[in-house]
Amino acid sequence: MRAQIVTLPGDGVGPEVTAAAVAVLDAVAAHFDHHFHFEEHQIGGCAIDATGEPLPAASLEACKAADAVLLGAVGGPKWSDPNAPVRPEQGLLALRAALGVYANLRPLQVHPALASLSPLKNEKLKNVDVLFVRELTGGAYFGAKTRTIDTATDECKYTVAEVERVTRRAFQLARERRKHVTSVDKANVLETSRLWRSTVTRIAAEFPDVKLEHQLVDSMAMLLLTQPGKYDVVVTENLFGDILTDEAAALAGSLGLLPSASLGEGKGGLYEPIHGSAPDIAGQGVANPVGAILSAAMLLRHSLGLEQEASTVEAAVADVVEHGPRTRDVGGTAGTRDVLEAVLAAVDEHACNAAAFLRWGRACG
Ligand SMILES: NC(=O)C1=CN([C@@H]2O[C@H](COP(=O)(O)OP(=O)(O)OC[C@H]3O[C@@H](n4cnc5c(N)ncnc54)[C@H](O)[C@@H]3O)[C@@H](O)[C@H]2O)C=CC1
Ligand SMILES: CC(C)CC(=O)C(=O)O
Ligand SMILES: [Mg+2]
Repeated sequence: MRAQIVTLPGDGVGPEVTAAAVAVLDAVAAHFDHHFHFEEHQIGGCAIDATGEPLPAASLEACKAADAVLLGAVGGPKWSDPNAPVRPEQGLLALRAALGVYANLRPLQVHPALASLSPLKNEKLKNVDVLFVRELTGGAYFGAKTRTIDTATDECKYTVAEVERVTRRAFQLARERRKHVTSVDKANVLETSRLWRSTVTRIAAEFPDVKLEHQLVDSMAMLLLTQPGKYDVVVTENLFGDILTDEAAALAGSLGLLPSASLGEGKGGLYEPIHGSAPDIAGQGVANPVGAILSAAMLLRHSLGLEQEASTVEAAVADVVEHGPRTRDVGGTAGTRDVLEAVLAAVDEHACNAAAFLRWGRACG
């Protein structure tokens, strides 16, 4: 297969982890006889420095034309002055809106080898397998903003149509899993959450085989840490999903481990680790590349339809998480490059088996 992939390494550790993910995609292409063409563009702080804009037109046009977009992270102290007229994060929000990627899939699994890093005991971590579906293009991040000398506002707005489409996506995904959706809101206080809850309840009737429960976000923050094994698909609005998934990453052992896929109606998608630019470790070659590499696996699955290739990358990452080398955030001493090399070696091993299986399948018609 031929695919055009735009990379947006961005700021901080973004370029370090994106380079690792691209190397893994290159290895997959070589093993499975695909042709991935990569085109790198700017976004975030580096784009502001180069062009004055956090999402230059050339970057956006390339992303719109691509089969998929792989992003690192944006932002950092250099661009974080609260009075700055333009900020790196605006570029990422504008990109998500322009691509129409309203459903942000953030899977959480806890590898047994990292269980000791989790704040929970082994017993509670058993069978943790949660798919967060975070609404990504609405809510407070996109509402009107005002600021005077002593007052600021961020409008939080949701339309029924916005809630309907992300809810349907969550229920469709739940059908392929354990058929259980937990919708998280703050319907005891917020009008947007009351609209959210009534819309989710109505759409749930289209999926009688899937169980729905509602949970308020404050108690959900607690339950996630006390009973994580209880959840299957968790659907929630933009801000709540952002916060809950960073919390969820602590269960896995590090923010550096979790990937994401942001999807709209088309095949194209935006793929990024859930972490930020990690300015405290940027430039040291110690960032954990696993979240970015697993995001590349999600790209193979969701935008290119390459399930076997995606599973190969996931199996390779699981091997390395289990046996090492590991970066500092997950208790090791290795660098980004060491982890990448180990993943590439594991991809070689798994891909040989998978490619042989595919050839055998084709030969057998
Ligand atoms: N999608 C994006 O581009 C996002 C960007 N940001 C931006 O990133 C900047 C820093 O934000 P923070 O709140 O510090 O969040 P962060 O996610 O960048 O870092 C939080 C903590 O996790 C660690 N960490 C993150 N990724 C890691 C990795 N791959 N390997 C090892 N450790 C890792 C960091 O070292 C830090 O201690 C801000 O400018 C923020 O706006 C934050 C979240 C998402
Ligand atoms: C706009 C982003 C910086 C928000 C965020 O933290 C995320 O999407 O994970
Ligand atoms: Mg976040």
